[in-house]
Amino acid sequence: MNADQMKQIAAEKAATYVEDGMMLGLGTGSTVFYLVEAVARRVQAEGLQLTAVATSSRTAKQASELGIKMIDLNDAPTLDLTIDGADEISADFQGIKGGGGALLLEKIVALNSRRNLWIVDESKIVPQLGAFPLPIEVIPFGLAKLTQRLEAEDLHPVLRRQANGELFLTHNKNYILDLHIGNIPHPHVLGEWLDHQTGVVEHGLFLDVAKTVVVGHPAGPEVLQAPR
Ligand SMILES: O=C(CO)[C@H](O)[C@H](O)COP(=O)(O)O
Repeated sequence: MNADQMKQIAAEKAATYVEDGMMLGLGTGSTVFYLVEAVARRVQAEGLQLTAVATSSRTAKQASELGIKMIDLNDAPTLDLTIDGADEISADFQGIKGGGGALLLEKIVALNSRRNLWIVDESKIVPQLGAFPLPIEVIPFGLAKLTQRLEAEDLHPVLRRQANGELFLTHNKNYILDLHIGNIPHPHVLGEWLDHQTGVVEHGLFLDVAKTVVVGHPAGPEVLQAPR
């Protein structure tokens, strides 16, 4: 079974956490694509009344085309549940996100949600974060100076480009630097340091955010619950 099929298994299971009347947050990525399909099927079949906020125009378009009512975060009350993918999750439920470049909107939506659930294939569960390059969203002004500061800290920044060689631009027209760190033994320390670097808009360390993770395995979904 390939990773995509495991993503679908996790997404189908996560869709069962959606309840009638919920205000949902919808993440971004290939796993969320399957989730939106599964939620939309439940809306059709069961007549669920849902309202949702999306973390990217891609997800917003897919969800509204499938009949899910989408609104702007500014018009939404606190979200009941946000379901999103992740790039790496450690055993203590800390995560790296932003592989798709939507980390800023994803973090804003996550932090405005009572509950966060992540959906991943089994390859994303790791003993320690950091093998996946940590994305940070940075403003273009002063990029070379910020890059030097990150290099001096041995964080190995690489400016993200699209497949055609053009610079990758985020929703807010910022750049992404991917930090090739290798391992992050103390994610809270690194997260706090990055929080204080002027020019860094947001980083992809999502710490103490998700309490539930649904992992797709060939044998079926596994639900991991963080201790309270
Ligand atoms: O953080 C993200 C986008 O910014 C995604 O959730 C993450 O990259 C996982 O993507 P996929 O489900 O395609 O593997």
